Amino acid sequence: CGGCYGPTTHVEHVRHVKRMQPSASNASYGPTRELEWGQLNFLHTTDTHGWLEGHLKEGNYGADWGDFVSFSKYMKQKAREIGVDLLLVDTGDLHDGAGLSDATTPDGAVSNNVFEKVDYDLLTIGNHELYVAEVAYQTFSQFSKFWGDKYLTSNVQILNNETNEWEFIGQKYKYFTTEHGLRIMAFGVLFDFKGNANISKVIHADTLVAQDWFQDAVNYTEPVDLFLVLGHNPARVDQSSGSTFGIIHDAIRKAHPRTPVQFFGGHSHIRDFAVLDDSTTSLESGRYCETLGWLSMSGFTKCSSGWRSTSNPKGVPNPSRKATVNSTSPYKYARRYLDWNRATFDFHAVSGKHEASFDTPLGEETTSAITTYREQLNLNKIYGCAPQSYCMTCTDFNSTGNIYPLLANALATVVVNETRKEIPRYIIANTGSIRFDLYKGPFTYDDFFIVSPFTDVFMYVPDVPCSLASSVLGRLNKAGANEKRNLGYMPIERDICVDPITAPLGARDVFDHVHSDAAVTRRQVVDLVAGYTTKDDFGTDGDDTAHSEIPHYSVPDFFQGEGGFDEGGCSGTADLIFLDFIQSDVLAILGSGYSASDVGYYINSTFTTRDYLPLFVEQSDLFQSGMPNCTTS
Ligand SMILES: O=c1ccn([C@@H]2O[C@H](COP(=O)(O)O)[C@@H](O)[C@H]2O)c(=O)[nH]1
Ligand SMILES: [Zn+2]
Ligand SMILES: [Zn+2]
Repeated sequence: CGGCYGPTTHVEHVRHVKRMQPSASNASYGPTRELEWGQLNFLHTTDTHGWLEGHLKEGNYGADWGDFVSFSKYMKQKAREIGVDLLLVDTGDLHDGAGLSDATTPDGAVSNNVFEKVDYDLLTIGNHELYVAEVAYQTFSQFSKFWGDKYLTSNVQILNNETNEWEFIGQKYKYFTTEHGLRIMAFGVLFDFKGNANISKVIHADTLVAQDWFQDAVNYTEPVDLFLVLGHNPARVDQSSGSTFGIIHDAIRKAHPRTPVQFFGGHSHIRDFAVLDDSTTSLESGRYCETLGWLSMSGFTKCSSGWRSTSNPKGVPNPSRKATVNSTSPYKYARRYLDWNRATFDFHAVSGKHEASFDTPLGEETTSAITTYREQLNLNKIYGCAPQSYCMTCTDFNSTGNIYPLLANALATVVVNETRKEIPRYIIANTGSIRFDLYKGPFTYDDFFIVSPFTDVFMYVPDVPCSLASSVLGRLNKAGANEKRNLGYMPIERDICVDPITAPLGARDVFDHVHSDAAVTRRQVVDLVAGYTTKDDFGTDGDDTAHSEIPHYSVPDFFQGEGGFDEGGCSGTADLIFLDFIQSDVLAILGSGYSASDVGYYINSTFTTRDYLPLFVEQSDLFQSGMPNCTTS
């Protein structure tokens, strides 16, 4: 019906978008190169954050978890047919980012069941499994038990509330032999996370590598053909990444100078592939079910390893690159970042084989289960109509197309304690509390979680002198977020500076283009759909589908709303409101005259970052004027 929406037509529209993904048969868009298959191959997911429905508003990332269930099954069959090993691995962060994972209590109550339909070989834990005690216990008592010895948490423990003993949430390590004879020692290592609920413990990497059990595993009594390290940990090991992979790598290398080590990382939400030495590489596969990572390697021989199949599979391309130019190691590698859509899965599965589809019964059941859960959770319910799209980084931080000015307005409008509403207030939030762009058109219950999924409470210090209160935001941004400083973690900014006026495809156009249902159709005009344009240690050919570049503008660590001021601005005192998540940052800025005893709940203990956007959307003319016939055009 030409883009009109009601509660029912919206759902139909969403399904339609999902199935209308770029067609592999259209040569001008989508993958064009077969995957290189080696002796040992991996499919890697990370930072899925509940996006198991796929991206309902972006066809390019529109496959759902059922599609992945089917595709991964197909790929395992293919590996068997050509006589090689394929391992499916995940590196954590399953919650906080979409309604399917976050609209239940606790988070993950239904999405974990959906996630478990994929036949993973190894998994590890993310920091988002540890912020909230209830979620950490669910991970320990259910998720970890479901996966058994495949769930590796080499440095994460929990206080067992039945025995009152500290226990590893999963297994410390796993030694196993692949179908074709490779003997692998695997670990799962979370970065040195400090924000975990206090019923859990994260053992820092330098302590971990000194522990007896770890040394025993590295110096194992049985032969090891490859060390496999999964980690919720940036793939790239440099001083600014906060990754602890370097420490693990050094510890393994001390005992084994030449044995291959393969890392799979996550957490920084990027596509990346780093070479650590001649026989060590590290892959990171993006975020939010936008990317499926592929890594393949060859070079194992029957005399020097347990390998007992062909040296390179026939009838398919094989990995052809040494890790370093002057490498003397026998190992060759290939890596690829697959866009998460059915056309991509189709291309790498059934295209050219005259088969109707790669769907399996379990995949289709999984898709149906997602639809049912979404209906039960009312995720499709429309609460408002966004008059335009607002992005996090594709336009300048202060521009009208950016999400932060809108949210600053939302904070100012609805974060109000009725008994203090006449008192001027600054409301400060971390920009990291916002997780995704907001799209023009129907704004659903799901979208509340997609944009602002956390349950960070609004705290405040009353009656702060204006001269001090008004300086806090600027000083916070100058100092940077505590969490990042502790980690040495700097967000990895792409080195792009695009002027939206002069860029060949201007920022505004790119944004519309990326976020429009018509994006795929418009490829005839712009040739490529905007998306990832990855540069990594192997160069620029990692993206399975070529994209045009999306402008990227940096954002400060914090933003604020301001309310209750008269024309004269702040004179006298103001309420300084902030999220509990950033309380330590704010107190550090306020200085020695203030402590935690000055801080209270601004509204109450349950009013959180999940609540202010729904209130704003329901109250604001901006979001209500397009209702009930909200359109995206
Ligand atoms: O309660 C919370 C928890 C997290 N954040 C933000 O999320 C990132 C971490 O997310 P990853 O997916 O692990 O990268 C953290 O740095 C905060 O910016 C939050 O705002 N509130
Ligand atoms: Zn994450
Ligand atoms: Zn993370």
